[in-house]
Amino acid sequence: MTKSVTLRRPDDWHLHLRDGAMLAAVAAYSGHFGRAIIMPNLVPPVLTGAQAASYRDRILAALPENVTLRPLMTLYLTETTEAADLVQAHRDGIISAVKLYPAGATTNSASGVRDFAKVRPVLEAMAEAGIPLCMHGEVTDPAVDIFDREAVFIDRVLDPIRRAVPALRVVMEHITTQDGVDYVSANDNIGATITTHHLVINRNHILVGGIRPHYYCLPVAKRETHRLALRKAATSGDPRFFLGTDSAPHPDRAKESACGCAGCFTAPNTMSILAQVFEDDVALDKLEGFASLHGPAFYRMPVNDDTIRLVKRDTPAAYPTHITAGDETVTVFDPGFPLYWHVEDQA
Ligand SMILES: NC(=O)N[C@@H](CC(=O)O)C(=O)O
Ligand SMILES: [Zn+2]
Ligand SMILES: [Zn+2]
Repeated sequence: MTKSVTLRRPDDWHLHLRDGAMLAAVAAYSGHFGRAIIMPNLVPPVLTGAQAASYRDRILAALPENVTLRPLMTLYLTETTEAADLVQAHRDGIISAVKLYPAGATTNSASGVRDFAKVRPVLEAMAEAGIPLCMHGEVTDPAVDIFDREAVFIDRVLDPIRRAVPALRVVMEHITTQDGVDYVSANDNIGATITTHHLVINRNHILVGGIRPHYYCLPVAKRETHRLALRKAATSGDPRFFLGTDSAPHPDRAKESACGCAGCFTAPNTMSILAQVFEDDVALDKLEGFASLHGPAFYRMPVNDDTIRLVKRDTPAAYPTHITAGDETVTVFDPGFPLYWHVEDQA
């Protein structure tokens, strides 16, 4: 018997589309989504409303005619961001959120925040204007073990910020730990995105039998108990948890290197993988909440009008193992199991 599920069209609340040849190569792969929060960590980063508007135009130009993905833009918070500019960009409908990167925490985060006291006035203005803050939740203190950086961030940065500015609405991006799940579950005015890959891999996938650069991302995948905590949160129906793929394409040359960069490219097969994950956890009825309903509720936006259908067939769903971007190739995330769930667009 063919299994199928129909969902409100899903959204991706954390996506890297890059720019130039990479943007042109990857944009259409997110075409099943209604909207996507577009991360601003370009080189140089997206700092102003004008830059966000022109990046949005480049994204729209890169999308094929039949793709209706709506990019929701973000600004990259620095210690010199002016509150008034950011509030104006939000009021003008150019941006939907602001992104905080601790300086040095991840790819293209050098212009991020070092001294959190310096951005406090901006965070207060955001709380007042109802602009959500998306956070890359890892400390950068070299003394903190990389596997502990998310848990320590909660204590040292996230919780103090939330106490100082309680009305600020925060998204803890790409959570990877039980600690993240527990913190978000216990608080208000906070949501969390969970990526596709963190539901599938643990740290063994990166390190056992050789170093596997295509499973390296930040925050780095943790031990199995943490992966299971993420699976439980994603399939729980708790509206605080929603899909942000963090699909983050990099040229293979930059990943397969003595100092390989962080990011997994999951856009092409994300919905097929998620359907399998939720089926395995006997939670297919919870997939629509996670992928299509909880995110809009947090961002105070309507859900999408139309639907997609996921159909499990006897034949595997075909995905490229690599794509080409200009002169480069990019490896598509391999979940390590066959994908039989096909995505059928019903637009
Ligand atoms: N997640 C990653 O490993 N990489 C992201 C940055 C980020 O989201 O932290 C990227 O831009 O490549
Ligand atoms: Zn990040
Ligand atoms: Zn990201």
